[in-house]
Amino acid sequence: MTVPEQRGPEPVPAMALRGLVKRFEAKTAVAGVDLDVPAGSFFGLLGPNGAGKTTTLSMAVGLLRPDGGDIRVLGHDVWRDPVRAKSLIGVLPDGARLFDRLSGGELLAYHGLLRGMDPRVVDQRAAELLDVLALGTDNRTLVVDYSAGMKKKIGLACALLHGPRLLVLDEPFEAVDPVSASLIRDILQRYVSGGGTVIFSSHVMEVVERLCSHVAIMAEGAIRRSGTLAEVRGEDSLEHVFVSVVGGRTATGSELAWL
Ligand SMILES: Nc1ncnc2c1ncn2[C@@H]1O[C@H](COP(=O)(O)OP(=O)(O)OP(=O)(O)O)[C@@H](O)[C@H]1O
Repeated sequence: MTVPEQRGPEPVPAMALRGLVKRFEAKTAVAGVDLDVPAGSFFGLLGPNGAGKTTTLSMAVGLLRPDGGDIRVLGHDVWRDPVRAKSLIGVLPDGARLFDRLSGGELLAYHGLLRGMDPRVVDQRAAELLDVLALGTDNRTLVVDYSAGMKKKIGLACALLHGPRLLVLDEPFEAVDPVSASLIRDILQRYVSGGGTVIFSSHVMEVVERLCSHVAIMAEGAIRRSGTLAEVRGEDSLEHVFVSVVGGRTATGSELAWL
């Protein structure tokens, strides 16, 4: 007698996007995106410039209202139940607009209080984050005087402060030096091995190949491929798959002859 396979309930995805659409006048930036980000995954969202990654992630975290579609974070509708959904997410937006006339410590304190956290917990976590991210604990340097990489790191610290279940990061490694990039990778890997989920956009194939369990390739507002890294990559390199999916142009040599 064959014993029927016992299956538990399907785990709820950390993020589920269905039929997501965004238009900017005549331009359709996101043209019906369906995507599941499995809980516990390290998910890389790839795509050429203008593919719609930032627009998709901004809608997914409740920063930009979609024209159509449904977004759920761990089962909670981001636009109908925003308080609950947003309590579960940590966000590093593209070109994070920070209150940059504050020091790093003050900015974290401000974020913590906005999140309704106990001030003592905020102080303790802020000191730890500033220390681990090598942002200095003197509390004198204002964020406006930070370098681009330091701004990325304080943005990440703000995203981590309340202990979210899902981190949504728009190009977290952009403008970050190799030492800081390695530090950020370690922190994110530790976060995922502790049960968290990360989705981030990137143009850097090596980073995505090294870190991600899952990837999606986006082009012209649509998801062209998605799955585990092994499924998407197959026998090829991710870069090859990416170029063949999005279609690259090559310079034949006749262009830019004046150079
Ligand atoms: N506020 C806006 N108004 C008008 N068009 C916009 C706006 N935001 C984005 N777009 C357009 O939508 C498309 C998708 O942009 P988006 O920033 O989402 O792409 P991306 O994949 O994040 O690109 P990149 O890798 O260059 O950051 C682009 O054609 C862009 O010009």
